[in-house]
Amino acid sequence: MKPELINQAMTDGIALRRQCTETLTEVLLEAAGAVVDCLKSGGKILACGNGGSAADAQHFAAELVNRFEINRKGLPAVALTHDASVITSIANDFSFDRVFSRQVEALGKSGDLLLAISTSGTSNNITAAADAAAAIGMKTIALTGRDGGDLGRSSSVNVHINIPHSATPRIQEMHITCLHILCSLVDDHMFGEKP
Ligand SMILES: O=C(CO)[C@@H](O)[C@H](O)[C@H](O)[C@H](O)COP(=O)(O)O
Ligand SMILES: [Zn+2]
Repeated sequence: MKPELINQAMTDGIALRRQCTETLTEVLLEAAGAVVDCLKSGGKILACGNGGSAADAQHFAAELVNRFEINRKGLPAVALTHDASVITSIANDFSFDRVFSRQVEALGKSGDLLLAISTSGTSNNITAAADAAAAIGMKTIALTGRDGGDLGRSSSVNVHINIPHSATPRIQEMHITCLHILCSLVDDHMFGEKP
């Protein structure tokens, strides 16, 4: 085993976190504003991603539906990643590219918000979900890595949070940090002490 791999993961992560501390403030505020606007007007959040990003979509939905750091009412959010029957039937009957877009069409309504997570920005099922959301009047927040890929360039995306790094695990680590920051901003704005 190579102990230098530990040091490399830690130091790369620290450097990326420092870089993002300098660059992501405005876009995180914009994303939190979009979540608050959606929830305050009676909308819900739909979230999707593949692999580790599927876990991130579920993690974010759980924090909204149940709680983050304070006790407050449950907020409406659904991860589109966990129903094996729905996912396998769509993939089997149509294609894997439609596993999320089909659910957006079925569950989404105008005023809802899609959280679309892809470290490469090139996963077809994620770009298709954003396109399906736009077609029914939903906004999309995209969390990407690398150069943002097709998802980052998509006109269906309203707020684009990009982590400009080439390593998927480092990107994912910043994605979950961004999602925790979004929870914190939303909870504080909607349920924090008012002056
Ligand atoms: O968690 C990891 C790697 O850290 C993997 O499971 C990773 O999420 C999968 O390869 C995904 O399919 C990658 O998709 P994407 O982020 O490029 O959209
Ligand atoms: Zn991972």
